[in-house]
Amino acid sequence: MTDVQQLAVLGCGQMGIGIASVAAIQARIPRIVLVDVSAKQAERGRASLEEQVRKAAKYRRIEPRLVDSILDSVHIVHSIEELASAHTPDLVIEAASEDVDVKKRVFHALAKHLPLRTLLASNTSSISITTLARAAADAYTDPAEAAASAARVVGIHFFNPVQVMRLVEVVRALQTSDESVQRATAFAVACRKRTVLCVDTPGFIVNRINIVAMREAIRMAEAKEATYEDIDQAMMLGMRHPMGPLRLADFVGLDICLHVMESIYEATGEPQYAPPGLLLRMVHAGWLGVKTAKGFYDYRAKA
Ligand SMILES: NC(=O)c1ccc[n+]([C@@H]2O[C@H](COP(=O)([O-])OP(=O)(O)OC[C@H]3O[C@@H](n4cnc5c(N)ncnc54)[C@H](O)[C@@H]3O)[C@@H](O)[C@H]2O)c1
Repeated sequence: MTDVQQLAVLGCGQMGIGIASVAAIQARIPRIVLVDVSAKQAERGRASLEEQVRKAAKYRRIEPRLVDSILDSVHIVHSIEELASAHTPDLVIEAASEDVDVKKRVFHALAKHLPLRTLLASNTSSISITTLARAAADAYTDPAEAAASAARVVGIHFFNPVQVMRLVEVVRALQTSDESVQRATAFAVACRKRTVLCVDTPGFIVNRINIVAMREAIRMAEAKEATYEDIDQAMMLGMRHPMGPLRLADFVGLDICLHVMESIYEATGEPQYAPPGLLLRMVHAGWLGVKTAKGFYDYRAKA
């Protein structure tokens, strides 16, 4: 059972709002605080969360009479200082932009302003949890407090779209305590997710393995060894993947795929993660997949 009565989600993008939705609808966390530096993003996030809650009521995943109380339990703040002065979250899940300097600053500030019992989690796909735990430690001068602050940092990696994907990777940094792993796991289970546990290794489990297949698919396409369609069909029908690797890359965003590949390559030095030239050129051209209506496939007709 989760001990989380108050959850703060920092970053109201697609992932942050997805996480807030499952926390509200599946885990029924009594108080949810949305934190975003952008007032526009926070309001857009609240509207999207409301839509998810109303949809859940419509399809009877929650009782319709609960809609108002769930929506009333959602609060918005625009800074960590405001969060700490008005609320007492048991867990903060950071889902801010994928930028190591932003995240280090966030973890330092969270650690400084929130009591040591507050679990601090990141939803990052590629940034080291160990580095973020270090930022949380650096908020304290006393060595015992610094160690305790680092020990409460953990990775809780949801997948996109959060409402649909069943997996959560719980990621343990070198400094993370057993208790933090248990609390993170219990929260994810309350959100009705299946959890897997790994140490803080580049790409965690899913991206580490999947990015190799994606890279091979792009290399084959670049060498014109098979068409895009045949590469995707082969993996769908031969491996029972719901989507082929090239179309999946379009959906994830080619810039994100490139970023993940580069970060795993940089961390491991292993050539199987080196980004293929075709991927680099497509990103330079601004062909980022579904979000720009052009990637390996053309989405302009549907845009
Ligand atoms: N998009 C995906 O498919 C996916 C999947 C799994 C994990 N992730 C990870 O989830 C995180 C968020 O991804 P996203 O796609 O939702 O990002 P996004 O860029 O859509 O949203 C990020 C949000 O964070 C806000 N933000 C930025 N700096 C902030 C700060 N200092 N304080 C408060 N808010 C801040 C921005 O205003 C924005 O609303 C990233 O770490 C990403 O790696 C993304």
